[in-house]
Amino acid sequence: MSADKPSILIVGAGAIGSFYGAILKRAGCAVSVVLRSEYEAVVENGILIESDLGDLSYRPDHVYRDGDTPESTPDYLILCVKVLPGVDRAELIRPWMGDNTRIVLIENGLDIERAIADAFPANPIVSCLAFIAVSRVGPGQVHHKAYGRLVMGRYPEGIDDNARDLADLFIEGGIKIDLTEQVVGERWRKCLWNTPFNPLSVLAGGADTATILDTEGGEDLIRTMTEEVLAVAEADGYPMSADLIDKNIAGTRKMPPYKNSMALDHINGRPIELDAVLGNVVAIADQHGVAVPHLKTMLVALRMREKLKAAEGQ
Ligand SMILES: NC(=O)C1=CN([C@@H]2O[C@H](COP(=O)(O)OP(=O)(O)OC[C@H]3O[C@@H](n4cnc5c(N)ncnc54)[C@H](OP(=O)(O)O)[C@@H]3O)[C@@H](O)[C@H]2O)C=CC1
Ligand SMILES: CC(C)(CO)C(=O)C(=O)O
Repeated sequence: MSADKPSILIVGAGAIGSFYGAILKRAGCAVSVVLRSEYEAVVENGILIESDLGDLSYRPDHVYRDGDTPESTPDYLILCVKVLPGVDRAELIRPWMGDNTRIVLIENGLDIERAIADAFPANPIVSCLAFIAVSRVGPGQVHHKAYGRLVMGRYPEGIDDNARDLADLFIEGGIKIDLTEQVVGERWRKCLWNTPFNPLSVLAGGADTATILDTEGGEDLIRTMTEEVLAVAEADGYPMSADLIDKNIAGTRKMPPYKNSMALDHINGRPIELDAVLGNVVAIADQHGVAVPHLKTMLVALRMREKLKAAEGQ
């Protein structure tokens, strides 16, 4: 650890937070974590990470429990909780924020920065998109299966020193980074994949990519829903080439059969990021008067399912 490196606090050190925390630890930063259910396990054993990148396991510099009082505020606060309707992410990070703390979001979905930007107008935001396959396999235990690239930029646009300095640290820790001037456009681009695939995998009971694409009519359904996302993005001012549909399908076929993060949440009985990944896209479609019948059908069906699940849990 080096005194000239920025201090890092990960709020929500699950699969993503633990992994990218390990990368920054490897780059020489002091990395602390805020945990909820896995607090005891991490205090006892640290964070254990199985990865082809080598031994990434580490003991965080401080392990806090949600609700603790911080000893100091961090240079970068990295928020990696799931984006869920019942979770006020701004209130979650408020106790840990200092005047000069930069906020980093490594979370899926569209329009997920706004609530944070409104709550902390004076703190810069670096918004990141993770292209990685990583999951929790036990309390404080993570399996990094593949990939790891981050696309990142200043929110709402541009590239500032906060993004550049953080990118350099991730690169030093061994991760490929693409800095972007248009992070919102990049969110749309990622949603081109996540918005059709993630919710459909849940509707299909936790299906992997091969099952989705190889079932009769599956690829056609994905193509139609991707076209709908493309039309909404264009109406919102983020046009993308229609070639991306073929590219996404071909790229997905090249990967080994893969269960996305929403499929894993479904299988593990956790809440799913339905609004962040699908509901916000449908809401923007409605604002612009773009018809998205397939996306809307999927959204309503999954809302019914979430409602039933909530009623069963009561
Ligand atoms: N996993 C992946 O491969 C990918 C994930 N993503 C995105 O990254 C984001 C994070 O996903 P992922 O890491 O997989 O999710 P996880 O469920 O593994 O991690 C979320 C973590 O947040 C914690 N948390 C929730 N609420 C609180 C709280 N109040 N205080 C402290 N900790 C809290 C959870 O703890 P608890 O156990 O108590 O609930 C959990 O440890 C999501 O937006 C996801 O879509 C993007 C690309 C790939
Ligand atoms: C793109 C992908 C599939 C992995 O990076 C993802 O975002 C997810 O699992 O939700």
